[in-house]
Amino acid sequence: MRLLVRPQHETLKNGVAVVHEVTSENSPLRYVAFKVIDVDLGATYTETLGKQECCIVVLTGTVNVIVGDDCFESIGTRKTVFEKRPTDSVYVSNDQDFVVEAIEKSRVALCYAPSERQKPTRLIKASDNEIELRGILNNQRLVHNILPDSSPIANSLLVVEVFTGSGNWSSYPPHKHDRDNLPTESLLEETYYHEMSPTQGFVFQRVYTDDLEIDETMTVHHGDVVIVPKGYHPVGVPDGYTSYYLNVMAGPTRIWKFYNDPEHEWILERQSNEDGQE
Ligand SMILES: O=C(O)C[C@@H](O)[C@H](O)C(=O)CO
Repeated sequence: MRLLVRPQHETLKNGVAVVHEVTSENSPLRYVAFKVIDVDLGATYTETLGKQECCIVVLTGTVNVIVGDDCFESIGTRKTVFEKRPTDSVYVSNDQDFVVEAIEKSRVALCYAPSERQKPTRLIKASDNEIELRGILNNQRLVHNILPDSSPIANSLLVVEVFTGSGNWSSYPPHKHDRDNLPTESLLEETYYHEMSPTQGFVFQRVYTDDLEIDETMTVHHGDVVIVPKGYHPVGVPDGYTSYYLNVMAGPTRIWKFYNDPEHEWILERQSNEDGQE
């Protein structure tokens, strides 16, 4: 199964390039689809949604987003994701058209999930992101919740940004969400869009199931996407580098209820002192 996707740079039209396009046609995913586009100053990207909702995340740069009569001007907050401040996003419901117009060179993520029932278009401002520090010891990470399951904005989509510092692990201890078995576990597919600082860095991501039918350990570079159709999916960051990833999740029920690998759950029982060290 092809779980690691390298970035491409396919020109769609003058000033617009597609860096990633993960769909149900080219991946094992049924619920999540994902695109990354680069849009040059003054260029526009237009899309008509079918039975999918979309969260437009301005990874870097500044854009206008037009959805019907709504125009969200000058959104986007950072030159690089490693400024570690939240960014602006726009939620667009199914069967709508949208336009992204760049006011400076911008990289934009388009996160999709199935949706039949129309919801209002919403600007999700950077200041609306819930910021969370998770973990202790070498399991610390910073999370920006763009569309958590507590948000009523979307029908199926969940979107989150995660920063993991040098020598730390995230999505760890390994957890999975691949059984539609609530309240114990929810079924959510997931994509990871990765960036590294500095850009020559790499991280390791393992995707594995209990029966090891899937057991892949990938060397992930700046700009790669990892697809998680099922299984546990921890990320390890080498010393000296910082990792960023954007997660998109969706499934039959919009609840993030994960199940930790019982072999490694003991990690959570450790204590730390005030410095976060053992
Ligand atoms: O807490 C983390 O380290 C991030 C992960 O939870 C990540 O968003 C994910 O795997 C979601 O299932």
